[in-house]
Amino acid sequence: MIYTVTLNPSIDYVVELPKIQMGLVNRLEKTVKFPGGKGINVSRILNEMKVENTALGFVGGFTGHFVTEALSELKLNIDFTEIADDTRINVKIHAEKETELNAKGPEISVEELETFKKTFLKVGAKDVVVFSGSIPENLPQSLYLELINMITAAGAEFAVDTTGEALLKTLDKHPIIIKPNNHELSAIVGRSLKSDDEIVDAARELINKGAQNVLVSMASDGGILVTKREVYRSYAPSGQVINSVGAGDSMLAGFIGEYYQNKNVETAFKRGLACGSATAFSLDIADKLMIKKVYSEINVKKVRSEN
Ligand SMILES: Nc1ncnc2c1ncn2[C@@H]1O[C@H](COP(=O)(O)OP(=O)(O)O)[C@@H](O)[C@H]1O
Ligand SMILES: O=P(O)(O)OC[C@H]1O[C@](O)(COP(=O)(O)O)[C@@H](O)[C@@H]1O
Repeated sequence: MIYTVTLNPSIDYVVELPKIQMGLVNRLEKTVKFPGGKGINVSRILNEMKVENTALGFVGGFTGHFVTEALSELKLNIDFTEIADDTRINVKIHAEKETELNAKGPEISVEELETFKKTFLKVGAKDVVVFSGSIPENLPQSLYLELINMITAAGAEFAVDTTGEALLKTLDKHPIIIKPNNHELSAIVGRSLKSDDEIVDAARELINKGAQNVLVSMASDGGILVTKREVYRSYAPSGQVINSVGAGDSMLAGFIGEYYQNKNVETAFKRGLACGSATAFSLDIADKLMIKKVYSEINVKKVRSEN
């Protein structure tokens, strides 16, 4: 079983208008709401891939009700912890450029956190847990680490998609995969990364700190996978970008879903790339038909091998 963890889910409220005029009333041409949050998006893609999974996290209030209802309609397995405060609403503006307004999110009480931790007691050997997204401000920033210690003691493995210290703290626990985008990777190593070689060197630093694989996503430039011995490169297929929110989560889901089934990093990379671009080419998170179509257009090249 794969478990996904979304500590701070959201309603992603996508609004479309030709141009934003600051200081004036702006009329929206189109609005649409989706259940959002990084782990939830991972679960949605895993469902499209028919990989058994359960989404864990916190939901509360009328917004939390929307999220659980929408996910139940999509037939997702969920085991969320109910909280008193409202789940956040993140606004995704599609105007001249894509702009995101991500809210801080609800406060979580000590009792709610304790209830949530108990949902991890069922994680066992052979399970994989995907920790995605930011840790809400009022929770200990070491929470991922605490949960990782719990699940690895039970024999499970894990993947992480977060940034900064919260990510760095997990590396010596040997995540199967981490997925920074090129900007996040640059912030982690503290220097600008212009060429593929510079990206590979930076990813290699994180491998040396303990990550098993580093998947660097690069939006329309595709991605680079650095493993202990190999480097793979792929460019993104061209297509009409409709909504790239969730493309990174979809990429991680594709990788982990495939890897969980066959332990092959190259095909996992290819599946990840297909899921990422398929979501960028869709209004919502991609469905299996779009993933299949994009998969046939992905080419992965092994660019380095140290066998
Ligand atoms: N404009 C795009 N065209 C084609 N593929 C894309 C586009 N944006 C994202 N993707 C695909 O999705 C992956 C993840 O997107 P990215 O924006 O890098 O992640 P994140 O959302 O985490 O920043 C990319 O590596 C690429 O494969
Ligand atoms: O937890 P964070 O870092 O605030 O991110 C939450 C947001 O990220 C998303 O999961 C999308 O993430 P990506 O575009 O990076 O894949 C949205 O659904 C959500 O609104």
